[in-house]
Amino acid sequence: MNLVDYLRISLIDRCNFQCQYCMPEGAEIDYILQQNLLTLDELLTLLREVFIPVGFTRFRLTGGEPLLRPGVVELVKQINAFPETKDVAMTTNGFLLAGMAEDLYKAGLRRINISLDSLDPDIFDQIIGNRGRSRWQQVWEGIQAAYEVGFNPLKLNVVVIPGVNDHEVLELAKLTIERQWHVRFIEFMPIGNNDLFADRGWISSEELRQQIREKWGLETAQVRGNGPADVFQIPGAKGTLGFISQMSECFCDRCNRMRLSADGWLRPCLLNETGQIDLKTPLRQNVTFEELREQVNNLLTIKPDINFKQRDSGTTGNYSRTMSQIGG
Ligand SMILES: Nc1nc2c(ncn2[C@@H]2O[C@H](COP(=O)(O)OP(=O)(O)OP(=O)(O)O)[C@@H](O)[C@H]2O)c(=O)[nH]1
Ligand SMILES: C[S@@+](CC[C@H](N)C(=O)[O-])C[C@H]1O[C@@H](n2cnc3c(N)ncnc32)[C@H](O)[C@@H]1O
Ligand code: SF4
Ligand code: SF4
Repeated sequence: MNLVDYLRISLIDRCNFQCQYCMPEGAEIDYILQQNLLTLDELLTLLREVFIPVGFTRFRLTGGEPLLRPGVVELVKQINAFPETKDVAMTTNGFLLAGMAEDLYKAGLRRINISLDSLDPDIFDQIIGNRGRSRWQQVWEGIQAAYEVGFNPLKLNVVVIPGVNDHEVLELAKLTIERQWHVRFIEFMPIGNNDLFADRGWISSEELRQQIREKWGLETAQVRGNGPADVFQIPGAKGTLGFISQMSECFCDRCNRMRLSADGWLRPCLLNETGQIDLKTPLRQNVTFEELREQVNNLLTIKPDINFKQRDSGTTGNYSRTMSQIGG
């Protein structure tokens, strides 16, 4: 059985973007009420008393947009201070990053993944649902700031949507030649916007690799990560290219993670909703930590069954929670 030691923690279900593929404008989303959000103290208690004792040592902060959560810098510091912590990372849209990168780095964050779906500000704004002042430049500045502060590896996440940004794959891949950045192409998943998915579908990673191979060649590479990306490199490039292929491949046999939502639900698998448990309610009812650990341990035991048995039903697109609520 695979070691499950990586917890993706959604800090907030709200976001300052409304990406077409995640939480499109007009989507009816039931936001978590303030009183139902895990407080940062509750989250730290769960980590210290429950998750770390059952074996979790790697943590990724995500959302919604994690940089919108008040106290996020202090939280990074506290998670980093647990002696058992091996890795604290974050996935962000980068919009607020320029002003926070240095504090996050000083707090102990070392790995950061930033979403950047386009190098064209107009296409970018179209994807993130922006109707006002363009947001691209500020995200770009956030990426530069993170790089200058020293985040390494620094990864850029691109969800490839046919007919929207797939023509930019070579331009995005080219970023890795001169810079030590890691660009990852993610196959579009039917969580968040079924209509767009039905209309556009997804492009397989192999098809993208073929384009890149024809232009520059491509070889396998290594970069530090805990995730499902297959990593390649343009020969001689400073950075790498990752491919996250959840639609065309099944990497569930190497699954090492669970997800904790901002309202305290623990979810064993991204692609289906089986087996989720509520940890916030029993925590607030003072159920013993021992009992909570037992519940999480039970879920760890049945996780492999949930992963494999339920995977197909998970790609049909029936979800009660969007990606912004799950944390990706
Ligand atoms: N199906 C599936 N997709 C995943 C899983 N983990 C990550 N992804 C996809 O990969 C995207 C990017 O993930 P990131 O938040 O950057 O994290 P990661 O790839 O695990 O990070 P690293 O540790 O840096 O490799 C997510 O939004 C999902 O689309 C997973 O366990 N299952
Ligand atoms: C839900 S977001 C949360 C963190 C942050 N707001 C961000 O965008 O990086 C995490 C990741 O999920 C990815 N994502 C969201 N919806 C997706 C979908 N339908 N298919 C594939 N990836 C998706 C995003 O591109 C992002 O890299
Ligand atoms: S992908 Fe990230 S930035 Fe885009 S809407 Fe979802 S949570 Fe927000
Ligand atoms: S689909 Fe589920 S089991 Fe498969 S890798 Fe993702 S989270 Fe793990």
